[in-house]
Amino acid sequence: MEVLSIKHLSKKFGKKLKYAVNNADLTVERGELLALVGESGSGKTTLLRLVAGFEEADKGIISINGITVVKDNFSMKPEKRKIGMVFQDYALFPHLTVAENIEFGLNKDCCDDKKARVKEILEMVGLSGFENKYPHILSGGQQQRVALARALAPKPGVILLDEPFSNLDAVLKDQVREEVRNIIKKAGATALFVTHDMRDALSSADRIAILKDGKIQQVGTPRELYDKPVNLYVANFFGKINAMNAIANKGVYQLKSGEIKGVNSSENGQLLIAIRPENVEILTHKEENSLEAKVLLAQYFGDHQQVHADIGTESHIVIHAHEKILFQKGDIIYLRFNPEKIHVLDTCWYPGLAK
Ligand SMILES: Nc1ncnc2c1ncn2[C@@H]1O[C@H](COP(=O)(O)OP(=O)(O)OP(=O)(O)O)[C@@H](O)[C@H]1O
Repeated sequence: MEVLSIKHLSKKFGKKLKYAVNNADLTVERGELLALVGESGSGKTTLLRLVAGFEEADKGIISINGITVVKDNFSMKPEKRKIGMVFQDYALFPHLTVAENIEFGLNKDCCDDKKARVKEILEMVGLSGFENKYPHILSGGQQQRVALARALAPKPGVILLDEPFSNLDAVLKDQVREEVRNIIKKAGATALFVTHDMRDALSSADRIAILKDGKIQQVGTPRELYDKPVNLYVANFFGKINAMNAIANKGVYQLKSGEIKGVNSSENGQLLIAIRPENVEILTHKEENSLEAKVLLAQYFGDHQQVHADIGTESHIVIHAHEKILFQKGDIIYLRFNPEKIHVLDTCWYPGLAK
């Protein structure tokens, strides 16, 4: 069942020509953790702020737990929306203890016994015994958990997290991502979080919505977005991908330099196809369904080699190879593309290739 529903939501700032959020449709299901990702300026924060009620929409409908909070000229006040908010810098009150920070937002609507609720939520976030401590003596990860506890304590319909992991160093980040996800799941909360880091989204979210120029490009599970991106913007956001113009005929792709087999596809004609580096195999001898290539650059990274090879297409192919042989510039190799992993992309975001 959907907890957050966004329909045809648009927002333009002042006299700007471009929309910050452009006709966005999105739903977040009960208990789901959905990440909003996209390059800088793509509209993630604006979308989150529209849901929170910190910005007014030009158009569209937002409902939370079946209650319309934005429609036409109506915009419910942020404090009435039953939303929990975790800010990027946590925004804890420095002069209040951990318990007082959490108790601050509680009222009779959520819990008769505020003290009991604080105790319960501190247990949930693993901070029992920290009641009387002040925020400045806590680590970044602990402050994050207090902020999360404060947001969850009033049992909000949905919690919104703005770049929740950006203030943490790399080592702590891996641990905190896992903790935050577990706490939200344990609380049975529904959450929407903004991040510019694809690792945050891939590792923590149940589903991801990716934005460009205020428009939602694709919504899906981390796997779907990584394996089946609809266009090159989505594909590139989640790592390197090789894109090539091809003429397709019943699952065979004709490239400039030869042909490769895909799975039998219904899409024929001029297409943009793409494959991730780990789905291209390097062979040292010509075999069926392989293309000759020349190594342009080979870099050793311990767990894999990154090989750039020329197969006569518009751009070179990048391969992540795990073979024991170390390749060198000038080597002649043969590439086999995993047919299952070749995708057809929408061409709209790749002006350099097929139109
Ligand atoms: N208060 C504002 N006034 C004018 N323009 C704004 C305002 N807030 C955002 N914008 C514009 O709206 C667009 C979307 O910005 P937004 O901050 O939502 O993007 P973002 O994806 O969150 O970016 P970042 O990752 O850099 O925070 C940008 O063009 C930005 O300049």
